[in-house]
Amino acid sequence: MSISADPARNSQPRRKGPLELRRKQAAVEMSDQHLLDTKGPGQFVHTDPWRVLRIQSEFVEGFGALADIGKAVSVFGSARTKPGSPYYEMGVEVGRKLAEAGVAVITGGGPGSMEAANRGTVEGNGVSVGLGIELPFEQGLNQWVDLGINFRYFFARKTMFVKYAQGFIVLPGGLGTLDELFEAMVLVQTRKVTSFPIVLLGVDFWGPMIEWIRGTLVAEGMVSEKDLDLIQVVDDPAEAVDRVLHGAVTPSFKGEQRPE
Ligand SMILES: C/C(=C\CNc1ncnc2c1ncn2[C@@H]1O[C@H](COP(=O)(O)O)[C@@H](O)[C@H]1O)CO
Repeated sequence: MSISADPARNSQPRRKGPLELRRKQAAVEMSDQHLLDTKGPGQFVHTDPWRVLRIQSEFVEGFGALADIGKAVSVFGSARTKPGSPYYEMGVEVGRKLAEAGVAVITGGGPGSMEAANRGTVEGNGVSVGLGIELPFEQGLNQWVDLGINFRYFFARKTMFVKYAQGFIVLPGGLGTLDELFEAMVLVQTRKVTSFPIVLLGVDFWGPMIEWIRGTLVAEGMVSEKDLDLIQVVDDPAEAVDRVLHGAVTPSFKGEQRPE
């Protein structure tokens, strides 16, 4: 490697944490200056390094708050279900049955089926958890959440749904519910989580989607037939709870060697 005759190209690096900076890169202001400069525009709180700290704090808060909740199931479902409707009552029943089985219930903390599941959990004297998300049309956590955490970032919140639950129950829902369902399925399919039952409630509601997966995705080779074993569909909340608590081994692993 040749040494340049230009002294500006051989300058000593300025060290900043794990970074080594030279020339123009080294001329940036120091963090201390930002911290102490009360006249600054405050723009630095909108920078990626600052966001990383906020993201980190969401994980720290979430892990800290949920570490001791014990056995738990995450329940997903529509934010739009109205109290008194069949799907809402289904959610209440699921929450109550899980609570009676001594299992904590984790929801998105919002209205509709989330509220229903939290409500049933409180009625069943269980641990009712809500993981809220900051949205432009924010409504706050529903009144049946006893342990609530508000997240700014979807991905940090999603980690909590998976890390602290032993399985998922999915009530009828829209895009948010589908997002959560398919994320769960991919995590099991790719074996990022194992022994993780996913139970859908509502045969008529979910049936056409299952048929589309079978008739199009399986038929075109996009997923394998056994990927359909990742989900179970039932109509009875009590059966959903029974399957999520006792369906320990995901069917697609039957007879297969699991990776270490
Ligand atoms: C749309 C309305 C309120 C939105 N408030 C939400 N609060 C918390 N979590 C939510 C909210 N909306 C969606 N989610 C998450 O997605 C799932 C429901 O989404 P869907 O599109 O309604 O199926 C749910 O499991 C949450 O985790 C007021 O109407």
